[in-house]
Amino acid sequence: MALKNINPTTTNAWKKLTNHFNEAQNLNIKELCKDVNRKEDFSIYFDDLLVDFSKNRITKETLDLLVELANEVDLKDAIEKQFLGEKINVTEGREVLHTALRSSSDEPILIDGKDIKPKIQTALRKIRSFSNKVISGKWKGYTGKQITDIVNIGIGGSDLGPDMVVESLQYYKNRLTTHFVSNIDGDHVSEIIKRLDPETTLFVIVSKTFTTQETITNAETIKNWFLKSATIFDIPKHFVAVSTNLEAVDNFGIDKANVFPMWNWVGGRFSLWSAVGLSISLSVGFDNFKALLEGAEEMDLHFKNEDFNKNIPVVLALLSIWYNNFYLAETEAVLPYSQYLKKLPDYLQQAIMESNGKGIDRNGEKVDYQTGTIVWGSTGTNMQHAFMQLVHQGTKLIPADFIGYKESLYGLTDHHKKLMANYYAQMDALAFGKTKEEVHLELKFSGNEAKINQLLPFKVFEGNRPSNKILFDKLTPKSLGKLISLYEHKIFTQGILWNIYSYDQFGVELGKELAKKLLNS
Ligand SMILES: O=P(O)(O)OC[C@H]1O[C@](O)(CO)[C@@H](O)[C@@H]1O
Repeated sequence: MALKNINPTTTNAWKKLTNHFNEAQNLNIKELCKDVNRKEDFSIYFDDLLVDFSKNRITKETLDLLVELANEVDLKDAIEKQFLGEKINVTEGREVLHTALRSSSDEPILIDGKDIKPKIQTALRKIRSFSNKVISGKWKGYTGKQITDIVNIGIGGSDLGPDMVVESLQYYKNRLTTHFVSNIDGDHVSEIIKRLDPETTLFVIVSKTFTTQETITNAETIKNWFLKSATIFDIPKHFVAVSTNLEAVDNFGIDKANVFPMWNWVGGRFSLWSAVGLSISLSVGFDNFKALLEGAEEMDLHFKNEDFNKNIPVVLALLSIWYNNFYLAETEAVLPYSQYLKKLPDYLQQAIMESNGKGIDRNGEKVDYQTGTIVWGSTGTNMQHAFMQLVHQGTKLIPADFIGYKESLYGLTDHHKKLMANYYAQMDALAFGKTKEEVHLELKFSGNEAKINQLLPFKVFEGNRPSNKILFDKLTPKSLGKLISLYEHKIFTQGILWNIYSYDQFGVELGKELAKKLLNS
């Protein structure tokens, strides 16, 4: 059964939200936060994670109406269909089953009458055994030396996810050095090659289609470089592939035993949980890779089973819709207070914008409301010294997710105290601002009385700028899995509510075609 096809703007809830917005747009976060129960009422605790969304321009009525909207478009039914493996990626005629990759239940998931779980388990065993061999040094290069370097060759979903996770889990890394080559820009691959020894490097070519221009060009360049010192008989010791296109992999010269599976029921940008994550397992070990999957599964179960008003991905999706569709905010920022997460915004840009950057609804009609948000961000505190001026005092409304960790990994408590003081201070500054009266007093007592009239307007902070606090105990493989899964389900929820198809990406094709034509002309 297909997904329901409901234009959200025709629902009763949308009409109520529109009326409610007329009053609610004057809501003031500072006033709202005077309610001593607000924090508790607008917080969700889930194991090692707290999501506090009290600093938003919402009341209980807003949340109720947003939940009503989710119910009216039958989000529950869509969630069930996704987890059951119905072909909800209608435009590509595919299931959307990245959740199956991390499912530990024995419940079968059938595609065309066949359970896919055994295939997933076999792939995981292969990832484990291969990672163990390479990490332990049992796997040898063509001159008998151990592998020291891993190069992931891929782009988009075949690069951003593994690259972001390896960067984020640096603390858990083993002796191997991991590199990522993605850009067709030859300077990228050249810079990486410069650092490599062909005798001790393992190349992981990741491409679902194995036709992507960037990946195949980079892989060919690397193979030619490798063959300057080795022979084609040495390729099996140094090249492995992750793909659905076994024929193309074979044509490239990769040994059948060195091919890891990919499946059409997993979208590229949701594939880091599959063998696409091989470089993750190689970099941090299979146990940590498994823990990442476990964290993601915990969030899957929360998303699947929790009531919408206490459901973290659903609530964050609804808040984003509130700002995107009613306040007409165009962008949202993702601001992790951890240098480890510096690649998260890049990763989320593909996940969110390739999924929900759609202007045609599930009827094939042009939508007459806003869909996918523009996502951007960087790490705190660096970004405080870069773009936060605009977020605090600029003319645009930019809802922001502040991601933080109670504990640091190296235990430098002095640093962490300062980091977290900034984390909380930014959210308070955005929400509560600084009034004319406060600025006035400040200037008076700082000996700048003469300049009060001149400086006052520039020093006022309007405040009333929304943020979500997403706070984990500690950055671990498991908590990272939870965080990524959280955003995946937020994407799904928004796609359902906007009545669009989130799992195709036809918008990237035209540019590819034109580039090919130009090359051949
Ligand atoms: O894994 P492949 O087939 O090389 O594709 C790479 C990327 O290209 C896209 O198809 C389009 O950019 C992405 O969705 C995908 O992640």
